[in-house]
Amino acid sequence: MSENPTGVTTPGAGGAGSMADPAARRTLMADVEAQPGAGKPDPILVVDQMTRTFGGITAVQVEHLEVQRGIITALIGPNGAGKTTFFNLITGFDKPSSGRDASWSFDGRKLDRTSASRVAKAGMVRTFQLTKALSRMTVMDNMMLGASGQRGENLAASMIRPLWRSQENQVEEKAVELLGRFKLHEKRNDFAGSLSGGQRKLLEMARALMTDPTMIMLDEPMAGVNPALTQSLLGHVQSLRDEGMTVLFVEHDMHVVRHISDWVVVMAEGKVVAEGDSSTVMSNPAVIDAYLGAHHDTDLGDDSLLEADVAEKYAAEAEEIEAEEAHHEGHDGAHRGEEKS
Ligand SMILES: Nc1ncnc2c1ncn2[C@@H]1O[C@H](COP(=O)(O)OP(=O)(O)OP(=O)(O)O)[C@@H](O)[C@H]1O
Repeated sequence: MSENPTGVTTPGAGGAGSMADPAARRTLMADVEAQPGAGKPDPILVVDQMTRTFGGITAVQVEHLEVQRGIITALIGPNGAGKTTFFNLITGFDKPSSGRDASWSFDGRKLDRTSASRVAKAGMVRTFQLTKALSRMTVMDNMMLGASGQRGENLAASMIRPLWRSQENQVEEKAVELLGRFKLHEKRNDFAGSLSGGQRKLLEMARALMTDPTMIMLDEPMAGVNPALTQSLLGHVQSLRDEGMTVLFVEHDMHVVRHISDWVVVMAEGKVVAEGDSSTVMSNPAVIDAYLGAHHDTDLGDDSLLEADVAEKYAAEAEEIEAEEAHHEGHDGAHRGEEKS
């Protein structure tokens, strides 16, 4: 484990496990077959025979899936494909249906029949949308809640006030650091419900990082976010990967998927129907069928299919994002230099 300049501890951050270099990521995935269930060089999550039915509906029926450590994997698929149910199952928020032997492991540890809090402690966390109750709490209280489970784990330590106090202080320090990182520090005493859509997404991400996860799972991180904050959110997701974290995210916006994914897994009718890099997957007839069969107006992010004026708009946006990233990289580099000196 190592600590980055913002104080977020991530395994392998900046070290051998870091996948900050695009060429290293391409090399890592170069020999992985673009096939459903393909084996990966170093899978952090391995899922077998995961089935979930609701009445007569088979929501999830995943035979085998491996998620590669240290990269950004997108989980895509038409509405009702089973993506959220799959997230719920692997994070312990739902249980697979009986009848078949589901098994899954995270970082080499078996997770079957494990509670959601144990999964989080094992290092796999997911973001949660701000519910009404969380909206009525302050931003800071939401952050402190994100750390729950860390405190009081050791009964003896929790009874010794100085130890408990010191842990409380550490948790608060971490919350302050993360709020700074996600530019939410000035909002710390505001009700979470008063935040904009994009700021809520940043808070969800910051809250998930309170437990120092190894892998973060984001359910539609860009939904309802304005274009300016989308760029910032995309940058944050990429930074997490660059610091050594594994990211798995569900997203409907195919331009976002193309922009940040190192690998894409496609679900349709509960099954994994395709895997590969984004270009391979989006030109796969099974993927086009899955989307077009479900809703004909889906934009698969293939810019060659766009009208000229729309393509120009996206090209301009991409340039803006690149310029913004270059600006941030320069700024961050200077900032880190200041901190080191
Ligand atoms: N609690 C539930 N009770 C009954 N059916 C459910 C339940 N949860 C999910 N389903 C059904 O399971 C299927 C998969 O739903 P799920 O929400 O996992 O899909 P999804 O890919 O996440 O869709 P979306 O992209 O629209 O969020 C759908 O047919 C849905 O109606």
